[in-house]
Amino acid sequence: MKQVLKQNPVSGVFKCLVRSVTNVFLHEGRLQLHSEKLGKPLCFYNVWLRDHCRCNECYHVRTNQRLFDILKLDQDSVSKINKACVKEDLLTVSWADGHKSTYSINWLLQHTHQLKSRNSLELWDSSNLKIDYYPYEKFMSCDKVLRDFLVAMVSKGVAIVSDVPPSVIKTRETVERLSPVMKTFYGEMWEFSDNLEYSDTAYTSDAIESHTDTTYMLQSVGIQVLHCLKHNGEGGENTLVDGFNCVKQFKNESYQGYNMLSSLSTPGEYIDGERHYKCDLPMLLHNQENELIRVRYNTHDRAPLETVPPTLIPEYYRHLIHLTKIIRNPKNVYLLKLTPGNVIFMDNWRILHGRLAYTGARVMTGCYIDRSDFESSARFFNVLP
Ligand SMILES: C[N+](C)(C)CCCC[C@H](N)C(=O)O
Ligand SMILES: O=C(O)CCC(=O)C(=O)O
Repeated sequence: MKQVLKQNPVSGVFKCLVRSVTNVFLHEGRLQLHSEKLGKPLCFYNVWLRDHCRCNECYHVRTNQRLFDILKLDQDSVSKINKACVKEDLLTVSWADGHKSTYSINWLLQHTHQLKSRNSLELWDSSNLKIDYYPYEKFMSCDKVLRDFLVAMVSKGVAIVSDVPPSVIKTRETVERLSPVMKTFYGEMWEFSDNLEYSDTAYTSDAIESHTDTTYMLQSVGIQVLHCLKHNGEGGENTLVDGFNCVKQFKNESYQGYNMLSSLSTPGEYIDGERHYKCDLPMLLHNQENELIRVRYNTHDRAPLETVPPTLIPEYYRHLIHLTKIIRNPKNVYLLKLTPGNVIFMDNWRILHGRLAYTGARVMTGCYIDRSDFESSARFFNVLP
């Protein structure tokens, strides 16, 4: 990614909140910040505050690493507060062991679980998906356009950079504006057609049902990038499906099915002459707030089902078929013919993609982006917390 200034606007929400924090109250083992805007006190435990001291003694400001030894929190005096006060955007704490810590209130508001909210996702189906297009020249040169692209990727899971010169190298340059290209056993930038270069139907002209890639890897790749360099034939349209929207429908229709596919593993595998990749994880994965964060769905790449107790197998298949019918429902399937110049980026943890069968010569290039790299780029531009 081209070097850019660290994007670090204080989000508007916290600016007004910061000014509203007026009082601090000490209680046994914790401190409360009162804000008339919030209407409720924000509670910070002493041990948390002490552990998050950002003075030069407790935190290496150059490396952003902690120097404070967590075992010190065992000593009562270390996390006992003698005095605390709020002045403008700063909370100052004087600890019983003599240490002094100063916190930006804006920082505290941004890092307390009490105010955490999930990024707003725009769930879509074929009737309301509007894919945003970002012209190559602007995407490559303007940080605001790049940030807008990231906002679209986080909210919709799909975006296109248009007018990209139809070559592997220019596609790579486009990707590297955002994040490094991820290397897998398919290589870095791939160029594929119906030559069965790899043991996968992507390397044929057959239809491929909507799926997420690399369900056979212990962590599915974060983003899939595709660019059609050439196609002189019929068919080859890509399907796009919002997996998160489909799972929402599935959960509404069958909470039991949602729970089963969120708990029992659906193993994926990739096998060829020299490789056997396999991953035993549930199809639907969640974070600690029980929010859906990843869909691992690929009916083609499923490994032999050894992970479901025999008595649950009939029910498991009923639920898998139920979810598949939702995924294949035309109202959930957005059809798009990729043409040279349009580079599509898809969130492989959320968006399913597939392809209709095609005739003629079709050459695609693309790559994967590691999830951590993508999220780091989005965080760098303050698009993710
Ligand atoms: C993208 N590229 C053409 C390199 C490989 C495609 C592999 C698709 C595989 N069935 C999967 O779902 O991971
Ligand atoms: O050929 C395409 O357009 C997509 C192939 C595919 O599904 C994949 O690469 O995962």
